Amino acid sequence: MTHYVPLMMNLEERRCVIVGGGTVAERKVASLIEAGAEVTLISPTATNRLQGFHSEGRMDWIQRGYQAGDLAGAFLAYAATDRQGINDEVVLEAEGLGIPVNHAGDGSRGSFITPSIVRRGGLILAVSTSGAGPGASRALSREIMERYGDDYETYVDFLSFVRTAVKRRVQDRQMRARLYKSLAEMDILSSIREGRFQPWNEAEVIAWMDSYREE
Ligand SMILES: C[C@@]1(CC(=O)O)c2cc3[nH]c(cc4nc(cc5[nH]c(cc(n2)[C@H]1CCC(=O)O)[C@@](C)(CC(=O)O)[C@@H]5CCC(=O)O)C(CC(=O)O)=C4CCC(=O)O)c(CCC(=O)O)c3CC(=O)O
Ligand SMILES: NC(=O)C1=CN([C@@H]2O[C@H](COP(=O)(O)OP(=O)(O)OC[C@H]3O[C@@H](n4cnc5c(N)ncnc54)[C@H](O)[C@@H]3O)[C@@H](O)[C@H]2O)C=CC1
Repeated sequence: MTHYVPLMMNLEERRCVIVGGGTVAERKVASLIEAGAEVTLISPTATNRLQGFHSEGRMDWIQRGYQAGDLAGAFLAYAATDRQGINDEVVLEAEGLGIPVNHAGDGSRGSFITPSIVRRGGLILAVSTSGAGPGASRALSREIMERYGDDYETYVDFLSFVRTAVKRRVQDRQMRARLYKSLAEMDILSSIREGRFQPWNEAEVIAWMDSYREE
């Protein structure tokens, strides 16, 4: 089995080309639009939802079959037609251009695959079976959804707020390390769950940092 390396990609304003306009393409496009990517769909037909994205000006649609050269300028590509020969051609072009590519009809032919995702604000839990059983990935992520609720979003926001303040105000590396260690050990999740958590303001973060300076 392929040993995949998970990556978290920032696709904001990056050109992503999706070939094929069925339900599989629709799922990939929806998550790319949500991420702020510049999406180009290449397909003679498109699902109602994809047509909606196009008419709302949220993606470009080249309404015809794939032609060699369609990936010029792409940062990322998806081959998601129901014709595996076409998907293979898209992969070949992408690889020639050094563009990462997903093959929806046979994951092992592309250079990346898509995991099933649970998002809680900045927290992302991704499940993949390395292509072995996408339906099982979906089922597992539904289990994870039950276990990890919205309290994690509040928690991740808190971590981001406090760490940003530390990075801005504390230059000493040892002091930073002590603060981060203490932050990781703080049981903020329990207080969020019990409804006791009050988000800190800037003054409270500074007071917390100062309490470490005095020790
Ligand atoms: C390799 C991969 C490539 C890629 O698409 O990136 C791939 C490939 C294939 N999927 C197939 C079938 C199904 N795919 C789903 C669903 C999802 N598939 C997704 C990812 C992936 N699918 C990548 C590997 C992920 C991993 O590592 O586990 C998810 C997680 C993410 C997403 O697509 O966004 C999304 C769930 C999203 C959610 O959480 O809701 C369902 C279930 C359903 O639709 O309900 C079925 C039917 C049940 C079944 O087959 O298990 C087929 C067979 C086609 C055929 O035989 O005709 C292939 C082709 C092949 O086997 O390579
Ligand atoms: N990765 C995944 O999660 C899954 C992948 N699959 C695979 O993905 C393929 C696509 O699935 P669906 O979206 O359900 O199929 P679909 O039949 O709904 O859509 C296929 C799309 O490809 C377009 N197309 C056909 N020839 C084309 C060409 N030459 N150039 C550009 N576009 C072209 C069609 O116009 C249509 O919009 C399936 O054949 C299957 O192998 C299926 C289920 C899940």
